[in-house]
Amino acid sequence: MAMPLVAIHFDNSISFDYFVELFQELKTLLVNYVTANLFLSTKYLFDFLDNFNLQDLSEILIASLVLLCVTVFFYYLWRTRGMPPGPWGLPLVGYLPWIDKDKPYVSMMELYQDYGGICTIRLGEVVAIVVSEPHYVKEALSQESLTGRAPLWLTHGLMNNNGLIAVEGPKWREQRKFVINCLKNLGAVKVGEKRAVMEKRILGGIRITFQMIDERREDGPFDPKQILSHTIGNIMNTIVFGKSFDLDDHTWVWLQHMAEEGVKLVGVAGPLNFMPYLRILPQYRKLLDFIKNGQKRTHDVYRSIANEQRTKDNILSYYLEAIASGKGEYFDEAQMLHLLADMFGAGVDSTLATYRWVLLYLALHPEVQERVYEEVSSVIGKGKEPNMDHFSMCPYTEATILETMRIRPVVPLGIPHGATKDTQIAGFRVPEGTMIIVNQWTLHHNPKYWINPEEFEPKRFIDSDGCVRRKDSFNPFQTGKRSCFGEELAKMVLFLFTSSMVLRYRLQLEGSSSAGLGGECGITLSPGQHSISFVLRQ
Ligand code: HEM
Repeated sequence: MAMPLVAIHFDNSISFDYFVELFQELKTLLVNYVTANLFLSTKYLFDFLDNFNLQDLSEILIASLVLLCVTVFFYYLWRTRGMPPGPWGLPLVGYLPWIDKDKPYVSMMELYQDYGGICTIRLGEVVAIVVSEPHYVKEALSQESLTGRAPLWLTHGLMNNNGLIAVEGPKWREQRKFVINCLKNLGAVKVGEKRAVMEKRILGGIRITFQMIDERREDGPFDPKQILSHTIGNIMNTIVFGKSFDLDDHTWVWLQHMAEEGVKLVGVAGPLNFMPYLRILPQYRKLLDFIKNGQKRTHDVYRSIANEQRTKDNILSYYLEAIASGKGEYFDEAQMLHLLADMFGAGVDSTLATYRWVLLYLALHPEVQERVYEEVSSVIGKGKEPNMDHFSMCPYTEATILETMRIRPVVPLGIPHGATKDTQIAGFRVPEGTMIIVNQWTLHHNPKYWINPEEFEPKRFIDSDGCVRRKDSFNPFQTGKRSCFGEELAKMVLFLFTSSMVLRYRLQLEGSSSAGLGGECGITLSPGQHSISFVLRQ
C-alpha cells in the first residue's frame, strides 16, 4: 500500500489554519498506517495459524530462548561495563551454581586464584564485587558510598530498613551512634572506671560456666556448646535486656532454639536473597513463614520484657528513655525490637562461635595450651580471676585468640556492603546497588601474606619485641565506618573466658583430631560436633 504524501507548504506567515491542516494530514497518515499494519498483521496471523504445526512451536520456543539469552547477555555486558573481570554464569542464576553452599568461602578463594584480588560475579539478580587483597579491601571499606548494605531480599526485604545490621543512611548513622554510646556506658571500653562493671558481668558468666562444666565433666568428654550458649547468651541478655534467664526457662530455651535455627534457615533460604521470585515455591514459602513467625514471636517476647523493664543500665532501658525523650529522629517501638534482635544475634553468635573455635584449637594443640597456661598463671596467678589489666601482659594468649580468628574467621565472607551511589574501587566502576563481598577467608589463608596458612601458629602474631602485631591481611571485624563496634566487648569476653578456662582446666580433645574442624557454615562458621575432656588442674 502506498504511503499518502504529506504536502506541507511553507511561507513566511504560518497561520492557525496551517496548523489545523497539518494536524488533519498527520491524523490521516496515522490512521492509514495503523489500518494497513493491522490488516497485514491479521493476514499474517491467519496464514500462520493455517499452516501451524508442532515443529513451528518448538522453533518458536528455541528462537525465543536464543533471543532471551542474547538479550540477557547484552544486558549483563551493559550492566557490568567497566567493572572488574569475572566468570560467566547462566541466565537467571548467574554464578550461583558454582558456589559451594556448604563452603562458599572456598569457592570465593578459587575465584581469587582465577581472577585476582578484585572480581565481579552475578548471583541471580545481584551483581557482586569480591575483594580479596588488603589494599582493595581498605579502599572499599573506607568509602562513605560503600557503607550501605547489599540489596539482598531476605535481609533487606524482611528487615524493611529496620534494626542495625541491614539499615542504611541517616537512620543507620543515628542508631549506630546510639548503640556505641550505650556499650561505652555499660563498660565495653579499653580503659576507665566503667570497664570494671563489664568485667564483673563477664566474670559472673564465667563462674556459672565452670559450675556447669564441673557438673558434667566426670561423666566424660562433651561438646561445651550448650553450656556456652547459655552463659555467653546470658551475658548478652543482661547487656541488651537487663535480665538473664534460668537454663530451663521455656522462653530462653525457645529464644536459643530460634537463634540457632534462624541462622541455619537464613542460610537454607539463601537463594531467595538473589532470586526473590523463588518465594512462590512451596518450600520457600514455608521457610519464609517460619522465619516471619519466629520474628513476630521474638518481638512479642521482647515487648513483654520491655513492659516489665525495671532495671537501668542496659540497651533496652536506654532505648525506652530515648523514645520517651522524643529527641531522636528514628526512635520508635518497631525499630527498637529489630535493633534488640540484631544486638543479641550479632553479639552472641559471633562471640560464641569464636570462643568454641578457641577451645577446639587449644584442645587440638596441647603445646600452645601449655604456653598460654604458663603465661596466664605467671601474670594472673593460679586460682585467681583475670581482669583486663592483665590483657596487655599476656601477648601469647592474645596471639592465640587472634590466630584462631585468622584460621577460622566466623564470618568468612564478612557482612557484605552495598554501593549507595556510583563509585570506584581500584579504578573499576562500581554502580549503585552493587554488593561488595570482603573475602576474609582468602585474606586469612593467602600464602602471599601468611607462611603455611593452614597451620595453627600463634607466634606469627608476635613481633621480635614480643609485642602483638596485626597485618592488613587480618580483618575479622572488617574496618571503616561500618566495622564491628562489638570488637571491644568481644575482646573482653574472649580474653577473660580463655585465660580463666586454661587456668582451671586442661582441655583434651577426644576422638578424631580433625573432629569439628571443617565447621558448619550458616550465617557464621561454627565448629562441627566434637568432644572435649575438661581435666581440673591441680
Ligand atoms: C568475635 C566476635 C565478633 C566478630 C568476629 C564480629 C564480626 C563482625 C563483622 C565482620 C561485621 C561486619 C562489619 C561490616 O559490615 O563492615 C560485624 C558487624 C556488626 N557486629 Fe560484630 N563481631 C563480633 C562480635 C560482636 C559483638 C559482641 C557485638 C555486640 C555488641 C557485635 C555487633 C555487631 C553489629 C550490631 C554489627 C553491624 C554493624 C553495622 O552494620 O553498622 N559484634 N561484626
